Amino acid sequence: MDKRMAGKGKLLIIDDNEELLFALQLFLNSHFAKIDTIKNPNQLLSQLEVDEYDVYLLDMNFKAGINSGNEGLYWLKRILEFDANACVVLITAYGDVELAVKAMKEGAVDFIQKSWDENKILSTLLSALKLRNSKLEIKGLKEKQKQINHQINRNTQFVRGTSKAMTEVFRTVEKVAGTEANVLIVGENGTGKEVIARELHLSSHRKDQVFVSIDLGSLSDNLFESELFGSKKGAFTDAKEDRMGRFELASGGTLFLDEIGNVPLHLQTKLLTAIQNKQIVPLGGNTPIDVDVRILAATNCNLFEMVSNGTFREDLLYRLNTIAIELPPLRERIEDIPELADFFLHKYADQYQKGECVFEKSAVKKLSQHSWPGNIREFQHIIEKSVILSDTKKLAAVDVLLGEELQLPKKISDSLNLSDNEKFLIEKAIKHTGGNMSLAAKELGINRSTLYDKIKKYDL
Ligand SMILES: Nc1ncnc2c1ncn2[C@@H]1O[C@H](COP(=O)(O)OP(=O)(O)OP(=O)(O)O)[C@@H](O)[C@H]1O
Repeated sequence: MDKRMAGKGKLLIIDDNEELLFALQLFLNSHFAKIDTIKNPNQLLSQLEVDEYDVYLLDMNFKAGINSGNEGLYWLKRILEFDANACVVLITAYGDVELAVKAMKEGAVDFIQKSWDENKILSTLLSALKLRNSKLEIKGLKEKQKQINHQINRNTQFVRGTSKAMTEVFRTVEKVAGTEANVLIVGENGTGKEVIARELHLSSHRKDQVFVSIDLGSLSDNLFESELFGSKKGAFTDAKEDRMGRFELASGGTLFLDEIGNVPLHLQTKLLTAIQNKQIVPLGGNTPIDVDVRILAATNCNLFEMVSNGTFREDLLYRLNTIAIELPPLRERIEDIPELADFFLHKYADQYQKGECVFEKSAVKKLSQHSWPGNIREFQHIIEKSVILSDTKKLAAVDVLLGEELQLPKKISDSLNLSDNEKFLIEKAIKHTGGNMSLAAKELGINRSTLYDKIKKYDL
């Protein structure tokens, strides 16, 4: 007997044979925490209202001489309606295998034929209890996964934007999210391809399942297969145990293949086979495993060009881009910059406990004029840096330090114009102090409010 299980489960026996009920209860008593018995199955539903059981032992035939089993099947159904994870073991007439098979198809976990031996009934009921515990564990894990997913999803806020290009993107997202179509998202680095992939997932029927992302560009040939398809113990030197790959992990949910354009040709074939067959074979294994994943892929490469020069498989491209979504670079959607600036300003002001901060018009103008080669990722970093370094709640252009501005100007202006020189020195002091206005004012020999007046005057 499994000692771990002993005394833990609750058993309900439903049989109209009183003698049998008594004998079973006596014999099984030490193996279950609680055993209840019911003679009349009509009491079953009211009994379920007052207590909860792990295992049920249910007679198929309640009137002597009637062997149709219909009554047993009826009560089996009622129990499973009440608790889909219930483990019901049936007592069938001797030799009635056909009925037993039918009952198992309807959800019973096992059956015992009348005139059993004691060891057989005990081992059957303990196996049912083990199964019940596994079912409850899976139920708990699923619930946990759902909670974790909700938690992750709550933290993924983003800006939709009102630019024409982004409005078009979200129109497509809304149309395709609910379908099972594979989607290819293209755009420069940092344009938000993963953000859109997550949004597609969250708007889909798979939203309570996992979103698994993998950067294919960073995988060596060796790692590619084991990361994607998993590996069996002993498949290679370090494979000390079976390991699940991303396809299997994502099963039921969404798999996001990032940097798809960086996958070498020979590995593209393996990827295509997995996507096409909806099956993977772990490294070192030989049994295919079914996987149910929705594929979203992203790249900054022109895959059509790659197909024409023979570096990307055409059949894989057509598998991936049932729907294509193109994300514009930030410089082509400057209408969205004020909203993005506000979003990140609040985010980082909150994170660094800077209180309620706002951008002055000059700052937004400066942000809108930059070309943002690193797109939203770069934009976000610049705002984070500005929030950290500034010591004002009203950030002006001068508080927004673009990458190149952090270096000191190389030569002093040759101009003798007083204003030009004053502007130059103020800029120099600000850069020199890394944007710390109090320090800059001190270095310039003026007070902070004078410095701010001058910043305004020169539109810095
Ligand atoms: N619309 C948006 N609103 C808010 N933040 C965004 C938005 N789009 C992108 N970001 C942020 O910008 C950063 C880059 O986004 P993301 O990783 O999705 O870009 P990507 O195009 O997938 O980049 P890469 O090509 O380098 O993989 C992330 O930190 C993301 O949170």
